[in-house]
Amino acid sequence: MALQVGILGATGAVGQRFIQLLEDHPTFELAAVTASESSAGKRYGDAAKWRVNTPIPNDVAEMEVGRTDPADVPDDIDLLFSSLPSSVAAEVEPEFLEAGYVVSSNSSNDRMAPDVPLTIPEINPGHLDLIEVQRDERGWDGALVKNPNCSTITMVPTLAALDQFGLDRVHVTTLQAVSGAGYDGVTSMEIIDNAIPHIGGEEAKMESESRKLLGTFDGAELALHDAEVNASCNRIPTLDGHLESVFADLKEDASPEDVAAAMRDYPGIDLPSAPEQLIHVFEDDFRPQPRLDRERGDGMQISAGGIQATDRGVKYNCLAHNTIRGAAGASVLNGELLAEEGWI
Ligand SMILES: NC(=O)C1=CN([C@@H]2O[C@H](COP(=O)(O)OP(=O)(O)OC[C@H]3O[C@@H](n4cnc5c(N)ncnc54)[C@H](OP(=O)(O)O)[C@@H]3O)[C@@H](O)[C@H]2O)C=CC1
Ligand SMILES: N[C@@H](CC(=O)OP(=O)(O)O)C(=O)O
Repeated sequence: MALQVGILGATGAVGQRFIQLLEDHPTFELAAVTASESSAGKRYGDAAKWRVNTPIPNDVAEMEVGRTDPADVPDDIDLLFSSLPSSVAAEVEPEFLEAGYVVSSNSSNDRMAPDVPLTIPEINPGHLDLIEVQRDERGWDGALVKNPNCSTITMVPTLAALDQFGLDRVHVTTLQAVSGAGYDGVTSMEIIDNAIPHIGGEEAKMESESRKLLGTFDGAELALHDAEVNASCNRIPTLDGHLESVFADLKEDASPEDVAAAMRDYPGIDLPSAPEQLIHVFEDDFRPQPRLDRERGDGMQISAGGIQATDRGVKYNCLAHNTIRGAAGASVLNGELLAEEGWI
């Protein structure tokens, strides 16, 4: 039987991606959509300024938008996806958790909280057991799981593959698409014929979230990975797809061929939205490119290329679709993991 799901912040850019990804989902059935007070009570098709590249599903267009309040969401919802602004999510997500809902959230609040699993199903599925710690400490009946920031999720699978050679230090420079800032984030006058060498808060997120994702959980506490991570984040005029140049210092010798094989062979996971192969490695040094490669694996595959030796390890480029693998797709995959592991 299908699991009933809802979306908090369903009218926004990420909320619309959720709707797109949940259309025809094999196990999840969309049963509730919420947004701000100004959208509540309206027909979804009237409240949302639909901007996703597939038509709005007819049944969703006819749904009534609810208030983002546990009292306004049906009790029989099995799982809520959250794509609220993080300041709003920080206030309302705890209310849903206290009310017993399970929430798979894309918002950045609480990602680094010691009792909140920050999960990429292929990388650290075992961290989901932090939910037990979370329930003990917070007294919640529900459960909160987060997916990482879109730039972090682009790089971390490649670092996980490298860790068999002893990941020591990482320097990463990003070239991030405008969709990451949302529709109103960067004006066309700011970004056309330009690049902006700063994205507020992004560097600190990459530096901390990556160490949590690669960390170890002993059943009681999560220890961060001890690698040093330094990030420099830049906005460029691509629409979707974050491209990143990574320099990784390794404790053990590894040739570019060893690194390519480790990335190619990194295991995937058997979940409906997961790509068959997690990391595609290009032989062509001109790839990956945002426009050509962001849709690989329905937007869920990570691409890498240009792997070369350095004095201390390797350098390479990697890419992922920032609003699919980096946002809504990541939350849906976490939801699928919650279902697979029996949390919902
Ligand atoms: N844009 C992107 O590509 C990415 C975004 N993110 C993160 O995802 C989250 C959502 O981003 P995005 O979709 O771009 O944001 P949007 O501004 O496009 O959408 C925000 C959503 O939250 C709702 N909302 C706003 N304020 C309130 C409130 N006070 N109470 C209830 N609902 C409210 C909005 O409803 P209404 O329409 O009624 O205003 C809308 O549905 C953010 O945390 C963002 O940082 C992460 C990765 C990528
Ligand atoms: N900051 C990211 C998108 C984003 O909203 O990230 P987060 O999920 O950490 O809030 C970008 O600009 O591309």
